[in-house]
Amino acid sequence: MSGRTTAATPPPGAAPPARHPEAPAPGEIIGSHYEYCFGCGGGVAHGLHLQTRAGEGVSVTAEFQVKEAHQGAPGLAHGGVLATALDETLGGLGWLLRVIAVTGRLETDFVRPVPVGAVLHLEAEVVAVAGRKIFCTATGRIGAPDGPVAVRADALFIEVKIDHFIENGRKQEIQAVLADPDQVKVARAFEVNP
Ligand SMILES: CCCCCCCCCC(=O)SCCNC(=O)CCNC(=O)[C@H](O)C(C)(C)COP(=O)(O)OP(=O)(O)OC[C@H]1O[C@@H](n2cnc3c(N)ncnc32)[C@H](O)[C@@H]1OP(=O)(O)O
Repeated sequence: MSGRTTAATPPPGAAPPARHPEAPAPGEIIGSHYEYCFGCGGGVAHGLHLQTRAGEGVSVTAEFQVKEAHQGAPGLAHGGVLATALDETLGGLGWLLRVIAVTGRLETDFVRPVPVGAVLHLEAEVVAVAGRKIFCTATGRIGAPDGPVAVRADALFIEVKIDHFIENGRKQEIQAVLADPDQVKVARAFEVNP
């Protein structure tokens, strides 16, 4: 946590997070949740292709190599792309809690520039849970898991049901996903294992 008091700071009485008994084991790769996700999908040519791994407790790690397509200033990663890397890593925490959750708030600090070609080592953890609200934090370090901090975030994720996507997503993509038995199986498993 950054120490600031904001909407992404847990209120008094928020509970410590509990790792779900069926969470992926520490070190296990958490596969992409959607082929066309800009953060993790293999079907997006200039996407981030983040591969997230379960950590200890309620935490995950991930790596992101900055490519030419991710530039803002010449030779440097775009801040919005770095925020996406943080957001996607934080999104992986749902697999540890075994809930479906979306970003409500993402407060990002950009600490140092990240050059093209650098590998950003990301880690995220849940700090506390209060009802549907999941308070979490993430850090991205350059070059190594203990490298210099380049970006960090405090975030509030909100638990949702699958209907959130079915009701709000464009119909053609929703229909394609609902026609894929593997995708439906994964999503329903989250709903019947609160
Ligand atoms: C299959 C797995 C998919 C995983 C995808 C991971 C991808 C990476 C993560 C993402 O980028 S997700 C995409 C970006 N996020 C969104 O598109 C979310 C858009 N926002 C919404 O859909 C709704 O605003 C939201 C579902 C977040 C909340 O609406 P709800 O009507 O369900 O909740 P409500 O407004 O009743 O708020 C519930 C609580 O959360 C609080 N809250 C909601 N949004 C907040 C916010 N933005 N900031 C602070 N607090 C917020 C709200 O005050 C309240 O607190 P209390 O219970 O204490 O009263």
